[in-house]
Amino acid sequence: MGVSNCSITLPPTQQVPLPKEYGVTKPLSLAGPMEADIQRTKELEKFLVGAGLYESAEEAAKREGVHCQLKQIVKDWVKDLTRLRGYNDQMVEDANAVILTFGSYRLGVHGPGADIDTLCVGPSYVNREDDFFFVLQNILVEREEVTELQPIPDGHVPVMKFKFDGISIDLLYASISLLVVPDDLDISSESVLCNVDEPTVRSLNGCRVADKILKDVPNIEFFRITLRCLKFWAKQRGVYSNVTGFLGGVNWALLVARVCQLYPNVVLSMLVSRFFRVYTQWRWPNPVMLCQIEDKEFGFSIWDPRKNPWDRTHQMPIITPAYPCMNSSYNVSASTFRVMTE
Ligand SMILES: Nc1ncnc2c1ncn2[C@@H]1O[C@H](COP(=O)(O)OP(=O)(O)OP(=O)(O)O)[C@@H](O)[C@H]1O
Ligand SMILES: [Mg+2]
Repeated sequence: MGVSNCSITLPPTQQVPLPKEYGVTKPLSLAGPMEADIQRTKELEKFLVGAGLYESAEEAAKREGVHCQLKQIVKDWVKDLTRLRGYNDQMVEDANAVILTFGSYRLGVHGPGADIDTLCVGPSYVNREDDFFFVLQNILVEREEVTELQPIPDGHVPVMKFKFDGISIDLLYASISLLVVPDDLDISSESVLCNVDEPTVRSLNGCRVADKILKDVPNIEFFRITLRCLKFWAKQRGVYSNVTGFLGGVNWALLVARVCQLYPNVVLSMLVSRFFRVYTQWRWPNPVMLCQIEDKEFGFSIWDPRKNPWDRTHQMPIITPAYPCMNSSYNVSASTFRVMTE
């Protein structure tokens, strides 16, 4: 046989992509579930449905409708103000505001009757003091769907609370340094923090944190259902509440997200048991964080116990993952901490 002159083509070097890593350390285990874990997960899922943790399709559609109506109201509000301020026709045409959600609704873990935490982002020339807390407030008061409107302009995070068609809304406002707010505004980009004051940063932070949590977990669906389960447990045990010094929605979300990072391949029943294992062994006040705390040039203060004596007093630091990173559980006291660890 003659020597064939065809050359052998070697397959290109196979570059197997490494699985994405989540969190500030390597996972504690990459193991997946056994058959029994899958079975237990199914039972637990059934239990959660039976416990009434999910809203009906009807309520979900109603929320969606309310969200759309709010969107239209704020767009009209900004357009009218733009016209009143004497901007040219093009500016009036382009004038815009966007509505973004955060909190449990954005994370996809809200139960029946939960509030919708909503942020309105408007252009630089529409301010919070007069335009939001006066003009928009009056527009809302006039709407027949709006009841129980309660403005809190001087809060740590200024907010307008009301019910729209019976659904509780917490509406925040952030004016950013843009003349025209695009519909596809990227709230995760740090450029939204240019030239804004502290209340605005705090208002933007809820959305930035929710988006970052969803990016920082290996499996969003597993995260969601585990968080639903832990929130239910915490409510049953009377340790679900931010204002009384226990943990609220965002704190539980961050704790669960960290466990999801540590065990990226396990299912609900295992995540729940790992949750308790991880946090009974946690050496508080070591912080729970989803990513490294980075300082940026915007000058907002971040959680840093080396620099800030006040941060050293925190019992149970659970750090938010978007710049400027803060401790979300600063109001946990020695006594609520003891109750929770017990
Ligand atoms: N202590 C806090 N630190 C940082 N952000 C907070 C804090 N409290 C509330 N927030 C922000 O406001 C959002 C809404 O708070 P809320 O108390 O409604 O919690 P939630 O996650 O929506 O849970 P729930 O289902 O109880 O409404 C949080 O998800 C978080 O983004
Ligand atoms: Mg909420």
